[in-house]
Amino acid sequence: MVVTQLSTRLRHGEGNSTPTSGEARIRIRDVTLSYGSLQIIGGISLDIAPGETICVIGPSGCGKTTLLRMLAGLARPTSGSVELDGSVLGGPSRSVAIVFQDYGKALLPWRTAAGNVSLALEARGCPRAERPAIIRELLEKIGLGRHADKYPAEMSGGMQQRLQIARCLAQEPKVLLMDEPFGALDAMTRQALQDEVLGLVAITGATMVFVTHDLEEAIYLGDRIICLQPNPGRVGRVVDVRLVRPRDQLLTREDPEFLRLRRELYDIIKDDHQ
Ligand SMILES: Nc1ncnc2c1ncn2[C@@H]1O[C@H](COP(=O)(O)OP(=O)(O)OP(=O)(O)O)[C@@H](O)[C@H]1O
Repeated sequence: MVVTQLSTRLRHGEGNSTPTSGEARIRIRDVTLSYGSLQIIGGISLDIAPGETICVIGPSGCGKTTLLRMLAGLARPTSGSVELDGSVLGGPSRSVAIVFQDYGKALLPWRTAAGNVSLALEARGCPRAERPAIIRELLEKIGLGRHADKYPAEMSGGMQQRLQIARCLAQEPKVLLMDEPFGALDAMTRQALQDEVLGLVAITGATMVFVTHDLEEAIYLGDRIICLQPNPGRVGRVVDVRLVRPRDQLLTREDPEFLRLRRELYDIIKDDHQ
């Protein structure tokens, strides 16, 4: 019942992570971005379908975070445009949520877990009376049901990152942007959160753009992997991932196709470094 309510509220009608060839949720058109005379992004075009999960990999400094900031409306392209559902994104939108690696800075230390999630509900004008049930449901879904009254400082890194994700989902985003969200976490927590995020994306039908340095994480999560090349940042190879969903930490990673993709990405990255 609880999950049904969540999925009903959060779903946007496009079904779960099945890319379609119809209208793009995000359309990136010939985007460049320069800081002064330094060109950081050098002409990126990409369509991302509703419900699709795109993973972005590439060498340090190639512009992954900058690209994500443009998709969030936090950085303005020098030329070209980013469209969300056919409208040019002019700035931050409630339809787009971003999860940062640095969960410590993203959370308000003086608010409890429930208070931090409430922040997103307050921002979208959710009636006060409805908030406790939604907060409870989201915290339960992300495995923090028993920690609603804890402050961020009383929580582990994995719990804080879960909380940041719960807060973003409270925003009911159509697009979830993740900037190396699990980079600072241990392997087991990381795998658990990968599965939780995939589950939530499947329930809500959200479109996800996920930046990672971890090739296996990109394959495990993605429908497509965009390999960015540096100086200036541009799309190199695009790799389709046709592994079945739901994915499974053991079976998916043992799948011969997973191993083939890992080899392919490894070779691409190696070539880009030469
Ligand atoms: N506000 C800014 N002013 C000037 N240069 C910037 C600014 N933000 C980023 N850059 C530069 O843009 C380039 C791309 O940075 P970005 O953080 O997008 O790369 P990245 O691929 O995410 O790197 P990493 O993998 O190390 O996180 C870097 O050379 C960085 O120094």
